[in-house]
Amino acid sequence: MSLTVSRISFRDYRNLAGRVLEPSEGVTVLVGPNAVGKTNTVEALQYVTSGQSFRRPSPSELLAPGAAEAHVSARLEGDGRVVDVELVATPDKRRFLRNGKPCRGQDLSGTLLSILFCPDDLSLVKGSASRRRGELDSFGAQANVGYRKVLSTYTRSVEQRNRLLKDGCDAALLDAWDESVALGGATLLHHRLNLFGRLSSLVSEVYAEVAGSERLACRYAPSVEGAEVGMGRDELVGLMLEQMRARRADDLRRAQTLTGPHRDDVVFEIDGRDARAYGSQGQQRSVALAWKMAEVRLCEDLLGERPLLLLDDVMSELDASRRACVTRFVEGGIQTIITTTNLSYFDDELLESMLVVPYGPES
Ligand SMILES: Nc1ncnc2c1ncn2[C@@H]1O[C@H](COP(=O)(O)OP(=O)(O)OP(=O)(O)O)[C@@H](O)[C@H]1O
Repeated sequence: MSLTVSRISFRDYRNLAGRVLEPSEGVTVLVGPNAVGKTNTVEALQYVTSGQSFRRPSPSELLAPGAAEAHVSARLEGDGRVVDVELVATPDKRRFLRNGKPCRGQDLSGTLLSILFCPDDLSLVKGSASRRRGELDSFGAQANVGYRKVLSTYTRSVEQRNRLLKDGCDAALLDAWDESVALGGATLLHHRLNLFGRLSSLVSEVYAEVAGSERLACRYAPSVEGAEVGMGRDELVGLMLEQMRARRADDLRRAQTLTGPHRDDVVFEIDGRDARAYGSQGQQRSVALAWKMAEVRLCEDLLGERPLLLLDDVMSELDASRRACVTRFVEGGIQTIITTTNLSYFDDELLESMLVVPYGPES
C-alpha cells in the first residue's frame, strides 16, 4: 500500500499563518477565491514530498511578512508506517527534516512520489527542450535514487568539461574528460530511454482516451545519433564517445559540449504532424494532460505505489470531455488535491465523494 498525506500544517508559510489541513485519502478540493493560499498549499505539499517547488522561490519568499522562520509539517501514513516530514525556511536557507532528522531535499523524494499538473504545463509541448528533459528527469529522480545520482554526476561533469573547453586545455586532458562524460552521459541516456520507452506508450494510450480518434506518437530525439530505446549502456558509451570525438572542433569553437543527453528533446506527433508547430491549444493541452496522467499510471506500474496527485487550477483550463477524463482518473483511488475557484467543474457524483475544504481570505 502507498503512503498518503494525513495532515499538513503551516506556521508563517507565505499567507498560511496557522492553517491545518487533513486531506482525505481520495479527492480533496480546496475551493475559494483568488489569492487565498490554495496554490501555496499545493506548493507546500510538493516541497514535503519531492524537496522542491514548481515555482522555484527563494527561501525568503516562503516567509510570511515579518516572520523569521516558516514551517510546513506533514505526516505521511500507510501500510503501518508513519513518516513525518518538515520544511523549515529562513531568509537565506531551506532545511528539511525527516522523522526529526535533518536531510537534503532530494532525500525526501522517493518517500511519496508526487505529480503536479498546473496550467503552466502547456510548456511541456510549447516550451523548450529543457522543459521536456526536465520533466523526464524529475520523474526519474523521484522514482529511482540511481537515476538521481547519475543525473547529478553527469550534469557536473558536463559543466567541468565546458569550463575546460572555455579555458583551454591540452588534448590528453580533454580525451580523459571525453571518456568520463561519455560514460556518465550514456548511463543517463540508458536510464532515460528506458523511462521514456515505458512512459511514451502510456502517454499515447491516455491521449487516445482523451482525444478519441487522433493518434499521438512520442519520439525521443537524441543528440547522440543512433541512440534508441532498448540499447545497452556499453553500446551507448561507444556511440557517444565516437561522436564527441568527431565533433570536438565544434565543441572547442563554441566552448560547449554539443553531444549528450543534456541536448536531447522529445517530439510529439499528432496524426503524423508535430504538435508543437501544428497542434491547436486544445490538442497541446491534451498532450500535457496525457503525459501527467501517464506518469500516474507509470508510478503504479513501476513502483507498485500510488502517487500523490496535485492538480492546481487545471479544471478551468480544460473543456468538459477533458475534465471528465481527469475525473475518471482521480476516481481510481489516488490521493488527489485539487484547487479551484468554482465547484461547478465537478460532477455531482464526484462532489459527493470528495472532501471540500473552503479557503477564504482569513487563511
Ligand atoms: N511570503 C508571502 N507572505 C505572505 N503572503 C504571500 C507570500 N507569498 C505569497 N503570498 C500571497 O499569497 C497569495 C497567493 O496565494 P496562492 O498563489 O496560493 O493563491 P490561490 O488561492 O491559489 O489563488 P488563485 O486562485 O488566484 O490561483 C497572494 O495574495 C500573495 O500575495
